[in-house]
Amino acid sequence: MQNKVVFIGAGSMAEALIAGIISTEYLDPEQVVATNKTNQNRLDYLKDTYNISVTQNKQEALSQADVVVLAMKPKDVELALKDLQPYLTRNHLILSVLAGITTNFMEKVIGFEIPVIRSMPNTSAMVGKSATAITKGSYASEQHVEKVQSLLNTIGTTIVVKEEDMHAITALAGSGPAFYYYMVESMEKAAEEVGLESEIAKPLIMQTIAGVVEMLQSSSDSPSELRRKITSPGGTTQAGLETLDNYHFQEAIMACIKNAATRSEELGKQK
Ligand SMILES: NC(=O)C1=CN([C@@H]2O[C@H](COP(=O)(O)OP(=O)(O)OC[C@H]3O[C@@H](n4cnc5c(N)ncnc54)[C@H](O)[C@@H]3O)[C@@H](O)[C@H]2O)C=CC1
Ligand SMILES: O=C(O)[C@@H]1CCC=N1
Repeated sequence: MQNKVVFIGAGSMAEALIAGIISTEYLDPEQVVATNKTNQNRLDYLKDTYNISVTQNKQEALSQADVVVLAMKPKDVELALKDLQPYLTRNHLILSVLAGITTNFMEKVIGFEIPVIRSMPNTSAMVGKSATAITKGSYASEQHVEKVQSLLNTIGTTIVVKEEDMHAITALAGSGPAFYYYMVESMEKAAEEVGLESEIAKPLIMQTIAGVVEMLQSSSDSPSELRRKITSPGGTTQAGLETLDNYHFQEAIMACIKNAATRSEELGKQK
């Protein structure tokens, strides 16, 4: 059980984490505090929705904090850490969700030996289904990792990885949901074009994805074998797949993941 978790940054990712932590009752609402740059309306929304505490006073927030979650954009982290630095101590555990930003960078800006853990969750945390990776900085212990894992297990699964894997993981699992949503958007558009009502298409699309996930989890067949079993020679699936190949679907997906991973590296280097 944590004592108090303070969110520095109160955007979509902070909300997804807060929703998970509160809905699983891992923490009581009074053990969660959120703060942001200036947007009081946003803090009021989080307070009203999750019953958590909110404040613009960072010194007060940190004085009670056990875990400090960094949830601002990567470009804002340096300034944010410099603002927080006077109130940070070695007893704080820093938990970052920022894309691209290394533990080493955060340790350097803070300037003393403070435990830092870098994580990459995704917005499916809202429904307890995040695929979260974590890696520890130079001054974080195994106990710190366990503490963070028990916190992040409230929002889905966690896996401990080497820090150099984080860029690829950010592309695959952090950004990943957006790529699947884009596929669904495209399916919905296509359904409309072929004349299906959205009330009919939507549930079919969702159940199809749910079935695919369950098959991938339970079947010993590889994805390509599962695909082969659907593809009758000269049939509808073959016609669709040939079209995807003509549009270089696989190359597009591979370039998408590589480009997102490269962007994560760039976000780290811009610091
Ligand atoms: N949105 C996503 O799916 C995911 C986002 N992330 C990471 O989460 C972080 C936040 O992303 P979003 O929630 O999407 O962004 P967002 O733009 O929705 O929220 C950013 C928040 O940071 C606050 N902020 C900015 N500067 C600050 C400062 N100096 N002190 C305190 N608060 C400050 C803003 O007021 C805002 O509340 C990013 O670093 C991103 O890389 C990680 C995984 C997934
Ligand atoms: O797009 C981004 O930079 C963030 C990191 C992973 C998901 N969203």
